[in-house]
Amino acid sequence: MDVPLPLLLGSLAVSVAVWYLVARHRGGGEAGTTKKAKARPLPPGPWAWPVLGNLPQLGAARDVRAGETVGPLFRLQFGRRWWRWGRQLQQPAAQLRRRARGQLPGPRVRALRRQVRCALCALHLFSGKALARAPTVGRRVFAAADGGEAGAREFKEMVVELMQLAGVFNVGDFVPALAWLDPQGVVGKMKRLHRRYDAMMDGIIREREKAAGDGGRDLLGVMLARMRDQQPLADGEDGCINETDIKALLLNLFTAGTDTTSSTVEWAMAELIRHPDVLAKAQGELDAVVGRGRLVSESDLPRLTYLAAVIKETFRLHPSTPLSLPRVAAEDCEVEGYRVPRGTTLLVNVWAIARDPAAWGEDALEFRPARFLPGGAHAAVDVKGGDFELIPFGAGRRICAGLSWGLRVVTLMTATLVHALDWELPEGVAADKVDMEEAYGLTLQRAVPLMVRTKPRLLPAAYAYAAE
Ligand code: HEM
Repeated sequence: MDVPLPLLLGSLAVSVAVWYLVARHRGGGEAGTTKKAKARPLPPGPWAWPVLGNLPQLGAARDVRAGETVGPLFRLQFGRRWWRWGRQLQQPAAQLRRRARGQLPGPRVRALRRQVRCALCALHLFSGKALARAPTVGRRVFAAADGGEAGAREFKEMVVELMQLAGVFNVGDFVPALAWLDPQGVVGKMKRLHRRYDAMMDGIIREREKAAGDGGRDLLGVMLARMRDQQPLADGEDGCINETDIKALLLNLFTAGTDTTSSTVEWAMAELIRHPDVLAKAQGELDAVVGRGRLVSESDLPRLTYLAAVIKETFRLHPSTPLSLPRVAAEDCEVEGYRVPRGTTLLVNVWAIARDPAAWGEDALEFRPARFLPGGAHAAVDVKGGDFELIPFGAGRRICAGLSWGLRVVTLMTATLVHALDWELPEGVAADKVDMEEAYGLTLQRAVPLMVRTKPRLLPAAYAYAAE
C-alpha cells in the first residue's frame, strides 16, 4: 500500500513529538532510579537538542573535545539513551551484538560465554600447548580447495565491512520511532552481511564434519564433539552448545582477531617510517639478535627489548579498539560523585587516556618508544590490563580473550617486516608528511593506506628458507 509522503512525514512528526513528551515525563527513560541516587547530579555534558540530544554534534565527532572542556567523565544523550564517554569522545561505538544477532545476552548466552572463554578457548585455543600445535593440527581456513586467495579476499572485505557498520552511529538505535525506516540502511546491510558470514561458517563446519577424526583436538573439533555428545554447558545447566553458538564463536574470534592485529602492524610501520632513527635502532637490534642469514622467529622475541617498546608505544598511540567495547550499567551507581543510571551505555576512551599528558608527560603525543625501556619514565607499564593508563586490550574480567596471541602475532609480524625489508616512502613524500589520519569505525584503521617501497635487506638464503 502506498502512503502519501506528506501524510507519512506528518504522522512521523506527531509520533516523535508524543514520544518525546512521554519520555520527558518519565524522566528520560531512567527506569529504576532510586530516590537516593536521583539526588546526585548526572555527569556534565554538552548542551543537547530536544529529541535528538547530542546527535547533531556527532557529525564532527572528532572535534567534540568535551573531555577537555566538560571534564574527564561526561555524558552524551541520544534519544532516550544516555551515554557516558570517558574523557573524550572519539567515535561512537555500536551495539554490535544486538544488531548482528538481534538480542542482548541473557542467562544462557552468559553461561555459554563463560564456558567458551574459560574452558574452550583457554584450553584449546590460547594455551601454550594449543598455540604450539596449531600449525600441525589446525588448517588454513582459506586453502586452495575453498577458493584460496579469492576466499581470503572476500573474508577480509567482510571483516572490514562489519567493522565499518559496527562503527556507524545508527540513528534507529537511539530514536526508536525511526528504527523501522532504517534511514541509513545499516540494519539491512548488517543482515545481508550476516547471511554471507553464515554461509562461510557453514562451509567450514561441513568440511570439518566430512573430515571427521582429523584435527579433533583443536577448538572447532572440540566444540563439534561437545555438540554431538550433548554435553551440558556447565554443571547443573540444561542447555548444550549448538551450531548457532559455534558459528557465533567462530565469527567472534575471526573478527576480534584479524582487524585488530593487522591495523596495529600497519600503524607500527607508519610510525617507524615517520621516525627513521627509531626504525634504524629496531633494525640494529634485530641484526644483533638474529643476524641477516635467517628470518626472525618467535623464539627470538624475548630478546628484542627495543622492538617490544616500539610495539607498546604503537598500542599507546593507536589502540585498535579506541573506545574498548561498550558496557551497560546493570544497576544505578555512582562514579566520582555523579549518578550513572541503570541501563546507561558506558564507554571508556582508552585512546584519550593513553594520550593524557597528566599520565604521559608533555611529550604524550609523540612516538617515543624509549619511555618503555629500562630506566625510561614508563618502564614498568605494560599492556596486559594492570596499568590503567595503557589498556589497548581492555582490563578486568572481560579483558581481550586473545591478548597473548594478539601480542605475539603483532610483535612477530612487525619484527619480520622491520628485519627483512628496507622501507622507503614514494618520491617526494617527506617522513614527517606521512598522513596519520584515522578512519571512522569500531576499530582504529588508517584513513589513507600506507604507501611505501620496500627492498630486501637480508642475505638471499634467508628468503629461500622463508619460501620453503
Ligand atoms: C592487537 C590485537 C588485539 C587487540 C588490541 C584486542 C583488543 C581487544 C579489546 C579492547 C577487547 C574488549 C575488552 C573489553 O571489553 O574490556 C577485546 C575483546 C576480545 N578479543 Fe581481542 N584484541 C586483539 C586480538 C585478539 C585476538 C588475536 C583474538 C582471538 C583470536 C581476540 C579475541 C577477543 C575476544 C574473543 C574478545 C571478547 C572477550 C569477551 O567479551 O569476553 N582478540 N579485544
